[in-house]
Amino acid sequence: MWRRVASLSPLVSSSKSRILNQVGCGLNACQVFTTRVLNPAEGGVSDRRRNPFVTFVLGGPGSGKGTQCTKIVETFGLTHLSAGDLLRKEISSNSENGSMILNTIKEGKIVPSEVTVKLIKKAIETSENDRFLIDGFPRSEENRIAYERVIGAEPDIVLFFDCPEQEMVKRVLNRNQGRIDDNIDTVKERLKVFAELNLPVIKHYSKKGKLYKIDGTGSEDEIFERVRPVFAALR
Ligand SMILES: Nc1ncnc2c1ncn2[C@@H]1O[C@H](COP(=O)(O)OP(=O)(O)OP(=O)(O)O)[C@@H](O)[C@H]1O
Ligand SMILES: Nc1ccn([C@H]2C[C@H](O)[C@@H](COP(=O)(O)O)O2)c(=O)n1
Ligand SMILES: [Mg+2]
Repeated sequence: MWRRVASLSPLVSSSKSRILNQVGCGLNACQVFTTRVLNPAEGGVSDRRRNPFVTFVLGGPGSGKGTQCTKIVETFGLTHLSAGDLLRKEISSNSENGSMILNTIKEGKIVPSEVTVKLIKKAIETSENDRFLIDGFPRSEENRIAYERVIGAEPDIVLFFDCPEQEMVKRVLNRNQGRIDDNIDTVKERLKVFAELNLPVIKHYSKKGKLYKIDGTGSEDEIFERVRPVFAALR
């Protein structure tokens, strides 16, 4: 059973990034919707474990996905699964795909979906939680289709942090966490990949009425105040 939360629709930001203007993404028509999992009358814990509540968290490099996920976890208790972190763990654990993943990340490209979806599936299955933030995934239509095929479900909602390119570049170059892809050449490539491959995914979920577009400018706390009502309404 699905419930519509109509009061949230004004929260969708009306600002447009340069990239979105370029591709003519009609994101302002975003609809906000629903949850099926947080109403105890609608299913027991085991039902929820089999059919978890999934939020995809999207946005360009440095748009603040990881930062906002940390705040959502602290306030609302979802489990944060960062696709990038899962891939970086594969590199450091010397897995058979480690060197391929390392080279792909260095080049600012996208790792084959088969690899990433397998890591996400395992992380979901081994978690005690039934509500997830999947950060930085899907990065392409190929990622999206592979996830939906393997997991057998669509996400419940999708957050998109909309941030100007100049601000994203500034944040990435100041990040200082020793990431191999935090350099100007890789960032330029990641921005290109974002526009070419990730924006179609965002557009797809916008058309399906699943997208919350969040203005990703301002302080971390200001941005979180735009995110908070999305999850508060699902409680
Ligand atoms: N609102 C903000 N204002 C200024 N700096 C910010 C803001 N939000 C995050 N940052 C900083 O910008 C950098 C990038 O943020 P974050 O890692 O959350 O982005 P991301 O979207 O996860 O990027 P990536 O896709 O590269 O993983 C970090 O150093 C973070 O501390
Ligand atoms: N779905 C994904 C997510 C990430 N990657 C690779 C390529 C990214 O540039 C890199 C870092 O990800 P981030 O931490 O910025 O989310 O990881 C990918 O190939 N596919
Ligand atoms: Mg991140």
